[in-house]
Amino acid sequence: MLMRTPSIRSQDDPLALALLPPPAESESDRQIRLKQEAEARRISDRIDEELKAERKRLERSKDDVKLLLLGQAESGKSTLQKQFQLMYSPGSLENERMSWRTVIYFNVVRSLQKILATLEVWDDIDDGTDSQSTLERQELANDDLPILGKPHSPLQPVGTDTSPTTPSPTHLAPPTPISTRASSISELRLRLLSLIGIEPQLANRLSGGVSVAGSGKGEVFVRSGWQARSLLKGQKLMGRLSKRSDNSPTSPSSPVTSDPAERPGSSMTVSNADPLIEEVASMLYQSHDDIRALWEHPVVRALISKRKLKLDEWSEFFLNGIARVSARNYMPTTDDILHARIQTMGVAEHIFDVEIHGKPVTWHLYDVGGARGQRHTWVPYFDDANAIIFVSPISAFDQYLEEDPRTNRIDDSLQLFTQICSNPLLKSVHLVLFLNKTDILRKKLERGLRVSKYILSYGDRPNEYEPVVNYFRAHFLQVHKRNNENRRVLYTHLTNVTDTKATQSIIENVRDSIFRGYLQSAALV
Ligand SMILES: Nc1nc2c(ncn2[C@@H]2O[C@H](COP(=O)(O)OP(=O)(O)OP(=O)(O)O)[C@@H](O)[C@H]2O)c(=O)[nH]1
Ligand SMILES: [Mg+2]
Repeated sequence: MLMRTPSIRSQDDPLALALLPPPAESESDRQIRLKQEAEARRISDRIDEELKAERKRLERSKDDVKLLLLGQAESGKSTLQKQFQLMYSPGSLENERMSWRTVIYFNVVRSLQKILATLEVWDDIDDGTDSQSTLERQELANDDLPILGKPHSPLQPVGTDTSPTTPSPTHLAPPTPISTRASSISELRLRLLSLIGIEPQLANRLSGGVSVAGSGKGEVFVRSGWQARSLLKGQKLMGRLSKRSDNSPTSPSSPVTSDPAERPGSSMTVSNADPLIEEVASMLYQSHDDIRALWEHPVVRALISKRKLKLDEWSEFFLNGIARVSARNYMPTTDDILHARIQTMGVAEHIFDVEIHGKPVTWHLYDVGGARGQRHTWVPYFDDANAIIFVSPISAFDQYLEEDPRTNRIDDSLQLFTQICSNPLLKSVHLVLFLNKTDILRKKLERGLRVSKYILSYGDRPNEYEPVVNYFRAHFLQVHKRNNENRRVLYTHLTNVTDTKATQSIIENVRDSIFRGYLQSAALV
């Protein structure tokens, strides 16, 4: 029978029990234990001090500018935040550069997974021993069909809508020359199996094991500070990241490190990085030819052209650049970082010092998760916000919400904008509207995608860039007009936030207009 040791501490308190010295402790063990406890106390006190100092530093002063980036998922808020970071804290983006590999590799692996899953739906290519699938055979037989992009066969856009489609392989466009078919899809699929199989681990690394219910289908979310998880062994770099973190003030002039060991892309940072990411990098390097063969495979091209395979813009971007992305010692370019896609979870705060008439003013930028299940997290930030940039992707007229496939994205964006304009907490906030993804809108219209097919009210207006943009802009302006008791101005910009030069000039413009309001309210002029 177990006897309880009598003690003045509560025997029910597991912590108290754990802290008790072991029974029959020798003098030398006791000395070691006391030393360890003293050291643990010292570290704990130091962390407390650092946390206290950090909290003090992060305390929002009433003179700071608080800017919210709002809008639905995939509208471009985090991409815009990266542009702010590039402009006002380029050093911090340098420090994160290496960690973006995790997101980009994840984007590539997910894209491959989606291609193979779509192919599987279309044809059971693993069925039987024949290395050539039914789809491939049918497609080979269709050599008399017009070539992609040639007259009489308008090149269809890479599909992004979620409306159901019926497989119709007989209508598939023809293959590129037979000489380019190094392998059948079933062979490629088999060889890419282990790379695809690593997706859950990559997802786990990014999300830190947190899964989010009710916000999209199996999406992976990240909280601010996720970068540190991608650099588990990069102690030096990780130290710098966790100290700075996404929530810490960053100086606009923070220098890019001069220590070659810490420079992004140096052998030291690479060798110190997460073994999982290094393994994926090596798998990608070895699979590079297979990925390219799959991406360029005539059946895949045909499915894309017929909008049976619907890939996101970032999938296209990274698969087109697969030679670069899968190269040894790959280090993401700034353009890669701007195109990388990972959903934001909750609200991530970023702090920048922005000069105004020679005086630094602290800006708090709040980048929110835009999926429906994330929107409740915005409200606590409404109270003392000075300005909002509402981002709406006007290219999304043919897309539906991931979290609600019956709702058209433009519709959702207009509804959300109505809620923002009419919210009493936000009635005095400086309002800026970014009609974003104009580059994608242009491409969709050039490829012949008809707006009226998805937005019935568009009717028989010309299916061209200017009239389409004017139509959408008019709807947003109307929402604003109907919900504008305070007669505030709405500043509108047509944007492609992956275009650094154009976006930075718009940011300067927005900054100046926000400052004018800020100066008036702070009675500084
Ligand atoms: N071509 C193009 N791509 C864009 C543009 N804006 C954003 N993207 C891409 O769209 C994807 C989604 O952008 P994010 O900035 O992650 O979207 P978000 O609004 O932060 O989404 P949530 O965090 O889910 O709310 C990324 O791959 C971006 O690179 C744009 O103007 N043009
Ligand atoms: Mg985001």
